Amino acid sequence: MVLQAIRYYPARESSAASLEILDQLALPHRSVYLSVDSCEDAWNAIRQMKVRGAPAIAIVAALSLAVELSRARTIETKAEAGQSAREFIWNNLEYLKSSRPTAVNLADAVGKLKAIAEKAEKMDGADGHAVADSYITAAEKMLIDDVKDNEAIGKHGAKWIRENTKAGSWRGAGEGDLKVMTHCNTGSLATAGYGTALGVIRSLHAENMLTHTFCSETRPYNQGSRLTAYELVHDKIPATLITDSMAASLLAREGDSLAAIIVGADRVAANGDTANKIGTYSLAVLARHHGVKFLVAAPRTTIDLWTATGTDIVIEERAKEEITRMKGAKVDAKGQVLMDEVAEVISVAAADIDVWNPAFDITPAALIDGIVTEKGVVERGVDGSFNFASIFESTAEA
Ligand SMILES: CSC[C@H]1O[C@H](OP(=O)(O)O)[C@H](O)[C@@H]1O
Repeated sequence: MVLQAIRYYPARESSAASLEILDQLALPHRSVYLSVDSCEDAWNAIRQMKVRGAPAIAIVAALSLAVELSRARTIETKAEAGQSAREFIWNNLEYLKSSRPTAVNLADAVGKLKAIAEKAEKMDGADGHAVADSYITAAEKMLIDDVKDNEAIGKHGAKWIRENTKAGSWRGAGEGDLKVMTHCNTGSLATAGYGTALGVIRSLHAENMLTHTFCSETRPYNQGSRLTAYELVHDKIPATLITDSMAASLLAREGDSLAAIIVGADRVAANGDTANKIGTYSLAVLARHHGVKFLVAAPRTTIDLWTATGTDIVIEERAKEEITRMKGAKVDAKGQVLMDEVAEVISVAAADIDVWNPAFDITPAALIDGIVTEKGVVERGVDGSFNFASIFESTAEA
């Protein structure tokens, strides 16, 4: 069974489109799908991180509006003016964009979908249905394209690691010793499927090159221990979980056999500075110190050519309770996890302590060896920054 964070059912003759998301707050203990019937449902699910991961939140936002439009389509008898439909689409997209600020994929999707609705409105004789249909087709394509892009990212990343890392001990399929580390969750759960950094790891594993993966817990939200560990176990990829504070010791111990640290991204600035889950920057510093390659894997929709450097990226700050409290499943007297028990929230900090909880940090481009995209790997230039011209056919695509 393939893990699926997003389930979308296009409209049929007799029914409107519908959308479900796997509630990532309930994982790994319970697999519960929640239906997303409106833009408001999507906004809340994204803000509460029931769905998360830069590509996944963009796709859920886009599809939630497709669902609303599809439902409106089936109940309306009279086509509205194209302008009203376009305005409805634009207003809802702006609302959805406000759910989380750092991941650029959402803003990128909003910009592209607004342009599509505007173009449809300007077509001769376009009514509200035509504008809505253009929007729905484009939103559905985003879901399909994301999986294809991730598979390409996986292949490019695996090839680069094989050819450019000190996994020199790798001698052929199944014969080498190639270990990697990743941070946070960038897999099927963070995307439409397959994953970005975890897609590279999947690809290494599929090619029988990977001997081991280390994943960090990614405090405070534990997407590493709850989600990445879940995906690695699910896909039978050999893996070990460590706490975030163990990374330096891991690199001291495994430095020579660790081929690369591979992470995802929420926004890559034009010079290559990268916003990703808090703790990524520390790993990049460690990787440089230990001579381990540091890779960022992300689709081109995560590259924000309009943001010059990392200092211009808005970093989301989240509720203090994510640090002062923890949530988990109950265990019985024998230590067995009670899968169906409602998760318990417990306090793990002194009451009233001040808290700083940035969800992301910025890794300077100078610490990144390569950015793996669906169009290939862009390597850092001699000036310490990245030039993405080769992976964008024209500026209109950026
Ligand atoms: C391929 S997902 C990229 C990125 O999204 C995650 O953030 P969050 O879980 O807060 O939505 C994390 O930083 C991943 O690396």
